[in-house]
Amino acid sequence: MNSKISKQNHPLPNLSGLYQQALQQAFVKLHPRIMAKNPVMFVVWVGTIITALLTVNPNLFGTVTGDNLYLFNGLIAVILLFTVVFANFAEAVAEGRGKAQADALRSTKSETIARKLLPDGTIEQVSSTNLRQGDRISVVAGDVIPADGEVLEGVASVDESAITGESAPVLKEAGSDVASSVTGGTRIISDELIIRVTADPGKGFIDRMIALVEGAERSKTPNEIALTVLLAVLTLVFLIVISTIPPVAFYANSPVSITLLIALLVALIPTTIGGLLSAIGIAGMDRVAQFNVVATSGRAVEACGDVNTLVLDKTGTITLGNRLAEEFIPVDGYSVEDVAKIALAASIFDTTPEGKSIVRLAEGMDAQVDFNIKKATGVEFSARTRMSGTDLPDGGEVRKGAVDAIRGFVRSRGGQPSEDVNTAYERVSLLGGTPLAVCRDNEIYGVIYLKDIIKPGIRERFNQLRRMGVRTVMLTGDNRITASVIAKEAGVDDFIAEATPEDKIQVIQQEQAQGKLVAMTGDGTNDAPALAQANVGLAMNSGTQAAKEAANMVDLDSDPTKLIDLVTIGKQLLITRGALTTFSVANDIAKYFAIIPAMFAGAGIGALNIMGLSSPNSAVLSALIYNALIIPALIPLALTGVKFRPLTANQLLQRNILIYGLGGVIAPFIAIKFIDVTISAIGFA
Ligand SMILES: Nc1ncnc2c1ncn2[C@@H]1O[C@H](COP(=O)(O)OP(=O)(O)OP(=O)(O)O)[C@@H](O)[C@H]1O
Ligand SMILES: [K+]
Ligand SMILES: [Mg+2]
Repeated sequence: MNSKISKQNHPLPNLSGLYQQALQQAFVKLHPRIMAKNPVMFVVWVGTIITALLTVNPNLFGTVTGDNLYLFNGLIAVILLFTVVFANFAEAVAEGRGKAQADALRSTKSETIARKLLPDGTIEQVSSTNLRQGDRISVVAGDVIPADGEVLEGVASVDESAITGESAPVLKEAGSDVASSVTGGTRIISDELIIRVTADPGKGFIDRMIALVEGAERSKTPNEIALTVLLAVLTLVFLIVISTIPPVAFYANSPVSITLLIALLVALIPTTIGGLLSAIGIAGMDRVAQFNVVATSGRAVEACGDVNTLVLDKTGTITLGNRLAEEFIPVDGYSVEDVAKIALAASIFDTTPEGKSIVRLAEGMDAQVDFNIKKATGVEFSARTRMSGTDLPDGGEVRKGAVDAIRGFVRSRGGQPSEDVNTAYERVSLLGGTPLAVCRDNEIYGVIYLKDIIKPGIRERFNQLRRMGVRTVMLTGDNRITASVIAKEAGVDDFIAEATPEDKIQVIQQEQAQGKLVAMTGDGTNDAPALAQANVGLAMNSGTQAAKEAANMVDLDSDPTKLIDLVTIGKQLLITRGALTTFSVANDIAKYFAIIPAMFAGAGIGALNIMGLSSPNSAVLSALIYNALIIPALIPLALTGVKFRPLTANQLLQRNILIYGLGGVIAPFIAIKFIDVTISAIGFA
C-alpha cells in the first residue's frame, strides 16, 4: 500500500463530543418515519412498544400466568429499546464523522466581494452569492476565489489547501488541460487571473463536497437495497413462522405469552446486520473521503468493489509522468547539434511538460533558433495528430511527434524516411522510452529520447489486483514497442498502444459488453466521455471541469494510482457487509436454542435446554441482551472494515464463511451462557 493510505487531511472530530452527539441522534432517529426505512429495526421498535404496553398491563391481550410478569416484560421492553437505540447510534456515529468534515469545509466558505467584468470592460463589485455561470471575474493575489471556474487569462499560483489539505501552491493557467480549472474557496496567492464562472452559488465543488460528506445526498446503493429487501423478506418469514407457534403451543397445553413470541422473533430476525448496514455504507464513503477522494454517491464507492477491469493511462499513472528529454539521437548524417536546433524550433511554443523539457535539454546544449519567433506560429500538440511544432516565417514547417506520425508527415511532403530512423526508434522504445521524431519539411533529423520511469511498487499493486481478480489494461498513445516494454515491466495484463482518445471509450464499451464493470482515470476534456461511460470514473482535481463533471469521483490529490486504492476500499466495503451478514444470520442458531426451550418449559420439553441455562426467563433475557450488545460491539468493525486480503471473490467467500459463519455460530453460545450465569448470580430472573 502506498503512503497515501494513512494520509488524513481532514482531522477526525473529538471522540467524546462525537459520541455524545451520536447518542442524541440515536434517540431522534426513533421517529417512526425514520425507523420505517429499516424494516428489521422497525419490527424491533414495534416489539418494544408492545412489550412496554404489556409492562403496564400484562393481561392486555388475554390472561397470562407466571411469576414477575411486570418485571420480565419491563426488562424485555428496555432491552429491545436499547437494541433499536444501538442501531441508530451506529448510524449516527458513522454520519457524525462526515458532519465534522463538512463543518471544516463550511468554514472555508464565506461570502466575499467579487470583481465582475462587465461587457464594456469595466469592473463591478458584487457579492459572491450574486455570481452566475458564465460571468467573468478577476481575482488577484490574496483573494479567495469566489466561485468554481475556468481560467481565461493569466498565470497564477493558487493555494488549494482548503480542499486538498496540501500546502504547496498549484500553478493555474489558461488553456492548459490540466491546470485551467479553479475551485471556489481556494486562495490565489500570486498575480491575477481572469476566470469564467462555471457554477452558480451553492452548486460549486465545495458545496457538493459538503452535501456528500454530510450524507445529505446519500441514497441507498443497489446492493444495499437488495440486501435490505432480503433482510425484510427474512423478517417476514420469521414473523409467519412465529405466528404458527401459538396454535401448536395451545395444542401442547403450554400457552405462550406475547412477550416470549416477540423475544423469539427479535432474536431470530437479522438485527445485527439490520442495525449496522447503513453505518457500513456511510463508513465506506467516509474512508474514500479520508483518502481525499470525493465520490458523488455511495453507489460509486460500491461500484469500486465490483470492478473487474481497470483501464489505466501509461504516462503519469503507471509511469512517473514527467517524461524528460534525455538525449538527441541524430540520423542520416546529421549532428546532435542539428537535432537540438530543430527540436528547439519545434518546441518553442509547446507548453506540455515534454515540450518544456526538450527546450531545456536543447538550451543546455547552447542550441538557438535562427528565426523571428514573433513571426512564427505554434502548432499545438494533439493526441489525435500525435505531433506538435512550429510554422516558420520562411514557410518551413518543423514538427516533432510519434515516429509513425512524423513519417507520415514527411511522406506527405515528398520525403522518404530512412532505415536509420527505425534503428533509433527501436533503441529508444526497447528502453521503454518514448521516441519523438524531429523533422523539417520532408527531412527527418533525428529522434528525441523521452525517458519515462515506472513508478516504484506498481508491479506489486498489479499483482494484488490480479489476486483480487481484477484485470488491468494499459492504454497509451505511445508506440507498440514502448507500450509492450512498459506493460511487461509493470506487469499489466493487457495493453493497447497508439490509442486515440476514442479508443478509450471503445475499450470500455467492449469490456462492458462482456458484462464487466470498468474503472478508469482521466483528466482531459477528451477523457470526459470515457469517464462518463466507465462504471467508476475517477477525475483528477487538476483536470478540466468537463472531466470532473463526467466522473463519479474526483481525486483532490490528482494521483491516478489512487484508483487502485479505491478498488481496495470498495472491495473491503462489500466484504465487510458480507461478513457481518453471515455473522448475523449464524448468530440466530444459538439464540434459537436459548429461547425455544423456555417457550415450552410448561410442556416439559426442558430437555431441549442444551445450553443448560439457569431458568426460562434468564435464557430469554440473556439471548436478547446478547442480541442488543452485539450491535455496539461490532460498530468498530463496521466502521473500519474487516481486515482485507487481496483474494478473489470466491476465496474471500470461503474464508468469510469459515471465520464469520463458524464464529457466528459459536460466539453467541459462549456469550449467552456467560450472561445467563451473571444475571442469575445477581439474583435476577
Ligand atoms: N508535446 C508533444 N509534442 C509532440 N508529440 C508528442 C508530445 N507529447 C506526446 N507526443 C507524442 O504523441 C503520442 C501520444 O501522446 P498521448 O498523450 O496521447 O499519449 P501518451 O502520453 O504517450 O500516453 P498516455 O495515453 O498514457 O498519456 C506520444 O506517445 C508521443 O509520441
Ligand atoms: K437477531
Ligand atoms: Mg499523454
